[in-house]
Amino acid sequence: MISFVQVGKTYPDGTVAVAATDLTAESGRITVLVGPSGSGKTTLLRMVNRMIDPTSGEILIDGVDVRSKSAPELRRGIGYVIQNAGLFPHRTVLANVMTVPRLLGWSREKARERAMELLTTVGLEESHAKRYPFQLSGGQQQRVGVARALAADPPVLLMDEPFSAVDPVVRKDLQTELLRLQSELSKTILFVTHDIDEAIQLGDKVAVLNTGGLLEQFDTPTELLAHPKNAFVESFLGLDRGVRRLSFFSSSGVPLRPEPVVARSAPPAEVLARKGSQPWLLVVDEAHRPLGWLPADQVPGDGDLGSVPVGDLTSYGHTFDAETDSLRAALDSAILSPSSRAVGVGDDGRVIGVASVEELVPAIRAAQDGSAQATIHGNPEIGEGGAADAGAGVDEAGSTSPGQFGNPATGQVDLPVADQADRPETGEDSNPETS
Ligand SMILES: Nc1ncnc2c1ncn2[C@@H]1O[C@H](COP(=O)(O)OP(=O)(O)OP(=O)(O)O)[C@@H](O)[C@H]1O
Repeated sequence: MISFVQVGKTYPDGTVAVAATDLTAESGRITVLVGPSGSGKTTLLRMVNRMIDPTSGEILIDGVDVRSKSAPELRRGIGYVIQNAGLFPHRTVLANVMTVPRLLGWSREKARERAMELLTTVGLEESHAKRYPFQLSGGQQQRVGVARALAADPPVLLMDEPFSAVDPVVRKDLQTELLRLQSELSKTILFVTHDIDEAIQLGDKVAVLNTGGLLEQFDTPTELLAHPKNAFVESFLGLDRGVRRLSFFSSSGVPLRPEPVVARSAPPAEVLARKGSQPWLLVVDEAHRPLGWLPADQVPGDGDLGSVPVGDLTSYGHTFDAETDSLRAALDSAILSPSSRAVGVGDDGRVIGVASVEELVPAIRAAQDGSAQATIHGNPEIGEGGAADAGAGVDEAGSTSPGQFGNPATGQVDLPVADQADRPETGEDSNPETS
């Protein structure tokens, strides 16, 4: 658990970046700091690993003041990922990931083995190991950055806008990948972004900050979307918060009707019977996969759907997985369909049934009025004494857990080049690692 207690930072030029922030990031959870530019997010993050020292208050990791340890010792338990990955340009991917374990005195074999394992974990191929950073895409570099931060298995990860420099599609992939990794690793992650969508997607809890590190609201994404505390938070969340909140609710409660679903090869009598009771028929193939919609008035008089070219059927937009997708996906499926009906499928792609926009309304209401439980997207609500308390502890952060930048052999720290360049010009060099 990372606790900020009345933490303040006034830079030497008098800028009050953070006035007096109180905040607790639960162990084993992702806590996102989000807010407009200049709200003190990066300053707060860097005070955790003592790249910046607070001018007032204290920061505790599992109850221990970060200032009670030397910066190198502290950083043994803290991984750090920044925008543009901050990789050593002149070292291969493998060497980049091996850097910290090697600094910590691991044998070459052990460090190599760990690095190769991590590259696979973050979704890279073995062949990437020999490349240099410039031979990778931005998204791949970012994955290497995550692998490097995880190399020494620190219990705490600080991530400062790690995915901002990549395009939206890659960004989405990296976000999904981070959630997958986190479900396996349960790190205590403090994640900075200025993007509220990213905050909502990733955060178990989200801290919305205003100028001076002022904490406007600290809540789960669903609470934030349902009950913004003030006009600042509401405007920061944007106009579609109601719809976005549906992302956290399962579509499994959506009633799916099989009646409008008919096989292209179905007996004409059956087709004609369905036509009588449904304004739209969803035509499926032999494997029960959707082909397209057909308005009832365009069903051939003899009921032979085989005579209707598949190309003449109206597109169904997209389907939703009735077991794993969200209510938002179901609603989107209905909205995008010319028939205003969502097509629900199983994990094998077979159509289970369809639901009109109107038929989705009760499930949407239940989500909005609180009678349905938010269950999906890796963001279960954090309850008191719940799973959040089961995360990494002091022992995990102890001396056997090697860190990202420290070199216990020398007491010196070998910061990645980009991390040093990324330093504020503030006279923060009183920190031991830069003196
Ligand atoms: N080295 C510094 N010297 C003086 N002021 C600084 C320094 N670093 C940051 N600041 C100021 O402190 C405030 C908070 O900066 P910080 O970088 O923490 O904000 P942020 O929320 O991370 O912003 P962004 O989203 O733009 O990265 C800003 O007003 C910034 O100009």
